[in-house]
Amino acid sequence: MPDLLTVRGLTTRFRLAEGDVHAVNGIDFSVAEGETVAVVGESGCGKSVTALSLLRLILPPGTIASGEIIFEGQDLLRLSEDEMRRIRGNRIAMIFQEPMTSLNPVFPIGRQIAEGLIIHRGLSRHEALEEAAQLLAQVGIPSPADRLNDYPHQLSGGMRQRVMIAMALACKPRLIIADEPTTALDVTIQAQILELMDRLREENRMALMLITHDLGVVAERADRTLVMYAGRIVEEGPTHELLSSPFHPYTEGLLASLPQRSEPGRPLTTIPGHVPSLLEEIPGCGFCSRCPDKQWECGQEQPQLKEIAPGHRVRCWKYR
Ligand SMILES: Nc1ncnc2c1ncn2[C@@H]1O[C@H](COP(=O)(O)OP(=O)(O)OP(=O)(O)O)[C@@H](O)[C@H]1O
Repeated sequence: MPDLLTVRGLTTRFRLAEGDVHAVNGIDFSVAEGETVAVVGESGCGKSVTALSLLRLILPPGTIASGEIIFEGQDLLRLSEDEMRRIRGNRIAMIFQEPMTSLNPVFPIGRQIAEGLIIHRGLSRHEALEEAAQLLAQVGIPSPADRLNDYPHQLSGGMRQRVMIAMALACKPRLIIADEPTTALDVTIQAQILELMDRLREENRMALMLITHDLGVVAERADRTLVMYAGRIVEEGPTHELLSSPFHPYTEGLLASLPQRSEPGRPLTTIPGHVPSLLEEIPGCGFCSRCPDKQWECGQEQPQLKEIAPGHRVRCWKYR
């Protein structure tokens, strides 16, 4: 499949009084048409900043310092704000973790779904509301025509997340970026929502970027997984391979700390140490202070991402 999105050297910083936060440090990756890619890593590793950068939604004091974001053949970083508005919600849609922060509490959900259809697809109000009801049916909301007048607070968390998915689907985007879409939901509902997103992705031939801290259940659904650490991609590969034979010591640590992988009755393993401060540029590998396989070079120089199996790349001095 051809690439839908190609990101090169994306670098995003936040200028704070105490210094620059190097949130995303020159990342390269691509998403093919119709593909599901998971972006995984601990809190603060730069997943959300990456997602927001793709849509140019980074607010001051944040700036995209450099890079290219080629989507459907054009560099999004070179578009005007008007052109970018036509891409957001239309060609690329985003689903956030907590729907209550993205849904407007004072408007009925039908009106909120209809809005994108009116703006981007030029439908009349009546047509847009009819289509909104169809979208609610597609995401499995019962009696959809009656639900159009409901306000967000009248729905359960799982139903609100379905509304967010309906909104994201409204303009038939080519790419959906879902930032921790199921983290706020309980396990059964989480599985239903993931199943639903997968089915809709296939039916609508969209690509999906699934941002998650969960290298287990959520990432398992992706064709490929990118592992981020301290603002860099440290490993990337086909998901089944990355989960069965991880190369980077950080990925190994993440896998060992999954509850479903640890032995029953044994305490859960955690990765010792802390994520480094992103206020200074780290000369060597950002994981080196926590790494069980640390070598001399690790603290001196940044290793490059190196392909060591087809489509499986790792940034680690172990594989020089
Ligand atoms: N508005 C901001 N101002 C300053 N620093 C920020 C801002 N937003 C993010 N950062 C910093 O950028 C880094 C990456 O944050 P990001 O939110 O992308 O992490 P994440 O991997 O998505 O974590 P989480 O899973 O907790 O959302 C963090 O160090 C964070 O403190």
